[in-house]
Amino acid sequence: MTLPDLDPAQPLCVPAPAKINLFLHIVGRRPDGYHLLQTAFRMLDWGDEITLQRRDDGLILRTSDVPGVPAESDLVVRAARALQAASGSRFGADIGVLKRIPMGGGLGGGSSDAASVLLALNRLWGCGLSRQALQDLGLKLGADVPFFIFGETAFAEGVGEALRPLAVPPAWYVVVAPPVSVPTAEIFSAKELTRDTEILIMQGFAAHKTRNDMQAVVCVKYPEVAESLEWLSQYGDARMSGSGACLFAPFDTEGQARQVAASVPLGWKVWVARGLDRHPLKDWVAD
Ligand SMILES: C[C@](O)(CO)[C@H](O)COP(=O)(O)OP(=O)(O)OC[C@H]1O[C@@H](n2ccc(N)nc2=O)[C@H](O)[C@@H]1O
Ligand SMILES: Nc1ncnc2c1ncn2[C@@H]1O[C@H](COP(=O)(O)OP(=O)(O)OP(=O)(O)O)[C@@H](O)[C@H]1O
Repeated sequence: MTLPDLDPAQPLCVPAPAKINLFLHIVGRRPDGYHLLQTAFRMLDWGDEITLQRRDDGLILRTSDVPGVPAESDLVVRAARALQAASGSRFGADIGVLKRIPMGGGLGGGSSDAASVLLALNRLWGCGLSRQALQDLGLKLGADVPFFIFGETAFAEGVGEALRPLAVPPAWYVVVAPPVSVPTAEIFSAKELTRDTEILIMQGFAAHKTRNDMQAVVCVKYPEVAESLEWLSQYGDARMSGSGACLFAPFDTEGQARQVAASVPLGWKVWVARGLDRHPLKDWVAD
């Protein structure tokens, strides 16, 4: 597929979709303490937006304010610097981030922002890194980054970097954010977390026999999550995404999903989104 050239003089606006983990099993632990997972990642047609403008002076600047995230630790800035170092590019970029995905929500916002920056700058700077090279670079920034660069619904193993395409039926999702943020590291380090779920065979696994192994731990530590889960479970098969705090439930039609979302209790954020089979920037990089 040939893509039209980008005009480097113009700002480029790209999406950074949210993800949900349809299930998440913890099956072991690496010697460095990182957990071995089996999970199914699915993107949503809703998320953040990143604006990029190429610079000729090599500087990487964040042009928008992200409350609680200083520019130097923002994954968009770190992703751009990592690509600069790996490719030797002399270019820089102004990077704006429109955050919609709640932080510490288990929806992979920071990882998706980083992946979109890698995919877009690889093209805007003409670096020519392959998909696998970008995935390897992304893994150093966060465990969920390789999935977004892989760019389609995936069965993932390892720490989330060993990815295979997974076919899942179309669905609309209600996503609820309780008024709390859950730090991923705190849940992975919890004593009560089980780390010995039996390994699944990807072919023909039964979705109803899966779960999110972090959900019970998060529900005890954060009663707001338990309360939101109980509320959403009245209407569908509700589950937590990633390390929380967000919950989701699938529905066949947009109408059903919107009806549920309309009755969400005051103070909780809610979104309706469709499962997205391909990342909008998937074709921006060659395999
Ligand atoms: C929960 C998931 O979102 C599932 O998709 C991911 O596994 C977490 O991905 P993430 O937020 O990108 O996490 P990272 O920023 O890479 O790691 C945050 C912290 O969680 C712990 N961590 C993370 C991933 C993993 N497989 N095992 C871990 O023990 C590590 O202490 C790490 O310092
Ligand atoms: N661009 C960014 N967007 C969001 N968070 C960022 C960004 N850059 C750095 N961070 C930091 O990363 C942390 C995790 O953010 P993120 O939204 O990816 O987590 P999460 O939703 O819990 O994801 P996960 O599904 O990986 O658990 C934030 O609390 C924040 O401190």
